[in-house]
Amino acid sequence: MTTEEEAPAVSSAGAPARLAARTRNLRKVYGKTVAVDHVDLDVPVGAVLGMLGPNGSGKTTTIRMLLGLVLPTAGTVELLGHRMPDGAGWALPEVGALVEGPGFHPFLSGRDNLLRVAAAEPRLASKDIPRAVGQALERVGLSAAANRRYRGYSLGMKQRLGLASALLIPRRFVVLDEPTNGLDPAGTREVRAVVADLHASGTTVLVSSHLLAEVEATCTHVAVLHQGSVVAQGELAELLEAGDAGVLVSTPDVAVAVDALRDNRIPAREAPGGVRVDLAATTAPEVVATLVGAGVAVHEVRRQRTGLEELFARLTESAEQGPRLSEVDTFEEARDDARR
Ligand SMILES: Nc1ncnc2c1ncn2[C@@H]1O[C@H](COP(=O)(O)OP(=O)(O)OP(=O)(O)O)[C@@H](O)[C@H]1O
Repeated sequence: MTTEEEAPAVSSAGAPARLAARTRNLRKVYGKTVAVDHVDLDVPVGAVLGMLGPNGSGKTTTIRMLLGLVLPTAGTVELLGHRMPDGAGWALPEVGALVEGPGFHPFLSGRDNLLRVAAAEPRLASKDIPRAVGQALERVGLSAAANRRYRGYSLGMKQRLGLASALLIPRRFVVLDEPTNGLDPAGTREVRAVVADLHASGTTVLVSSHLLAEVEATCTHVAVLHQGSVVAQGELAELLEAGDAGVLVSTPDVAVAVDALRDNRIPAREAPGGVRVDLAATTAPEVVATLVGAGVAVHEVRRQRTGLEELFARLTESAEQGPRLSEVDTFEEARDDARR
């Protein structure tokens, strides 16, 4: 019989050990809908990776394929070094997951539902179950409502229970699909704290969200999905820095300034506080010279951190208008392309 020590890992031939999950050329087609297309996703060990994308961009489908809940139409998935879905028996005990629509029993209380989940958890000894359940409920702020029927739970309470089931025992990898969906601001803060705790304890986390601020606040890495494809991925700080190529010009002559810059093929637009100028194809001195040459009064020129929000909008817009950014593997390449 195969023992746990002999688990067939693909690390040597496949995913480097520094990746908790890796997909290559991943594709899922439902009828005529291409839900996920050519997704090459790398989740580094120890990262909190935010999978960011608008509704319908393929986040849930990608997560379901990662966990072996849905079979890919094409491509490969490696989870903790094991090829999925064949390696599910090895990988999944190390993975806690909150995915859409966890199958809780409507007539059982939150606590009883969790006790059932815990009883099916091979790594939890029977004697440890009540304590583990109590701690998980406490951690997600559900202790007070633990004995109420699941049927009467609000969406936020259901989300909390799903999160609790992902946290029953320590895991190497935790996957959370839209964990703040339906939560109030306090609940959102609690989820952030849970993610921060997991990160501090060395757990790799993959969290999906369509909320940019959420990802910016909690993640070390980001993968941006758009229409089923990854349009950018990498370290959050790098992505933010890459989006930093812009200045804000303070001027009373906003409309004249925008026209003058655009006449000189410099991308510019009105923004709160003045005119926002994209420096991808120009420099700040050139911007100032152009404006002064056009008789525009320039009061101040400030470098502007773009923020993930602007980056996200820019990337998804360029994916729509395109050369397809999804055809590059990393944001580095996308950025280089943009500079050419
Ligand atoms: N079981 C299914 N049958 C048919 N189409 C599906 C199925 N699951 C997903 N899709 C389609 O695939 C696309 C991607 O959906 P998916 O749920 O993965 O996106 P998402 O980014 O998670 O969206 P949301 O943020 O709304 O949950 C959508 O067009 C969706 O309608």
